[in-house]
Amino acid sequence: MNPLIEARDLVRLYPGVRAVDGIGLRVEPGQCYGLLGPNGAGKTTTLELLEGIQKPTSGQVLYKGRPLDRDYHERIGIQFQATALQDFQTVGESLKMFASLYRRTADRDALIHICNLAEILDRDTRKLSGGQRQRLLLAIALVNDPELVFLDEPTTGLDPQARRNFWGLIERVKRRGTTVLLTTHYMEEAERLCDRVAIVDRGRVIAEGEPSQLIGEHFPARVVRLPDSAWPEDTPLPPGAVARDGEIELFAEEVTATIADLERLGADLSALRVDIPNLEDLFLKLTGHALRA
Ligand SMILES: Nc1ncnc2c1ncn2[C@@H]1O[C@H](COP(=O)(O)OP(=O)(O)OP(=O)(O)O)[C@@H](O)[C@H]1O
Repeated sequence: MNPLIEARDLVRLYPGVRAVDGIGLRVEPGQCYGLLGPNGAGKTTTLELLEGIQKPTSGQVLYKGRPLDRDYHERIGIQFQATALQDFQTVGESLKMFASLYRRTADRDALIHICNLAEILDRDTRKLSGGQRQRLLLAIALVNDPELVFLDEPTTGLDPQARRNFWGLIERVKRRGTTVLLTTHYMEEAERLCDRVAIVDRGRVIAEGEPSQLIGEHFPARVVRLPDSAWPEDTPLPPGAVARDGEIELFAEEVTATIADLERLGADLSALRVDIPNLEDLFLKLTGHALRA
């Protein structure tokens, strides 16, 4: 079966920058697929190539096995990182205006329900909170009842509560069978929402698969963490240990043996934690640098 959308060896060059450097990916119908990577990794550029907004320097994008055609924009929805909303319009008027741009439109009441807009329909779009604005932008992306919706960093800038609420909306969209392709630099977001992820760094996919499978493949180990202050002064860190964000981290295949080693080296174990690695740990392992700059 053809994937819904496929990228083949995409390259996009800007003067002096290989923003996208040979990206290939396949997204099956109904999947939520995430491009995960730090700022500047090439996620937005990749998304714009898949959206047909930009042309690749080389490589190809196929939708249902065929090159993008003039009807493509009717079948997809896009939530940009920043969308200008018309001044002096309410949420309801804004939805109506965007709906008028398409031949096919989603059921308005269903859209209002999915995106939790009922209570803010009459509100001026300039008066919206960050979370309300993102909900409206999601509704605008869904206004033509697309088969595939692109969400570019949909929760960046939202507070943790608004971010979690927004995840709930994306899950509703998934349950309706809409295919979702999103970019994020929040590994927690990717782990919660995405059936598959491509981890992108410097314009390339450095790992791809189901989040839990990727973590299992790369980490037969657990992560042991200690606060910096628990480490004895003047004692070098053991091989493989890294200091970051005020903590010392070690990957341990044999947790008990590692803890015994740490005790022997004089570490204070009272605040020791043993964590299951996540996508952020995977990114650090694969690239040597942290996901969040
Ligand atoms: N129009 C442009 N002209 C020149 N360079 C660009 C242009 N757009 C992006 N770049 C560069 O291409 C690289 C990839 O940028 P891109 O925006 O795709 O990354 P990103 O992973 O989406 O990051 P962010 O989360 O910050 O948007 C960066 O080095 C960026 O500076």
